[in-house]
Amino acid sequence: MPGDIFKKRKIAVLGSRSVGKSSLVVQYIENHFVESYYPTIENTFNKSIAVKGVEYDCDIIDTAGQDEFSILNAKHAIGIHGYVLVYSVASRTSFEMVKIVYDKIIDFCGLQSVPAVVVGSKADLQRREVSTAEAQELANKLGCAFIETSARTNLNVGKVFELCLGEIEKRYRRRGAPEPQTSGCVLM
Ligand SMILES: Nc1nc2c(ncn2[C@@H]2O[C@H](COP(=O)(O)OP(=O)(O)OP(=O)(O)O)[C@@H](O)[C@H]2O)c(=O)[nH]1
Repeated sequence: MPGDIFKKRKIAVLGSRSVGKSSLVVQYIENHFVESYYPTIENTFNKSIAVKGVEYDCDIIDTAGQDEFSILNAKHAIGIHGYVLVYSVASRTSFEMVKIVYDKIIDFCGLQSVPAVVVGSKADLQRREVSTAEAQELANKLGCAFIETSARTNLNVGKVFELCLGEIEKRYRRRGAPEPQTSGCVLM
């Protein structure tokens, strides 16, 4: 079917401030590492991604960092197919934000789960506050994929988005729905 060859997907990249969301996206889209830190307001990037013979037309939304008090922006819930939830392996606080953000998404969407990847960024840093094992455990608990990356060394950067697309596919195959339109949220 032609619809299976070119699928539109919207992926939101969320997580605490300064964990490396923009660096991850820029490394993926533009193949370079951003050394300096400029807080993001919001940027949307477009990329065609081929996974297992299927071509995806992806909008990747790089968001402003969240904290426990920020209210989830409706734009980051409605019409989003999958989520990339980033923490830094060198920041326990940012790791704790992953669950908080995930819970906000499912509350907002009124769903029990959403397709998502938990991403441990800055894996090149020696100073760690979060082990691989405990992050994997959290991802398992949330029913998400998990990967550690470094935008600096370009470790696993492409895999983040392939995993996210895989999670989206799994979810909708399980539900038996032919093609996801949104993450199931209702605009009220
Ligand atoms: N060592 C190391 N530093 C990184 C890596 N990724 C990002 N950084 C640095 O971390 C800082 C913050 O990176 P950003 O990509 O701007 O972080 P962000 O999450 O988009 O920040 P907000 O826009 O505030 O949400 C920058 O100084 C980056 O150079 C990485 O993989 N390794």
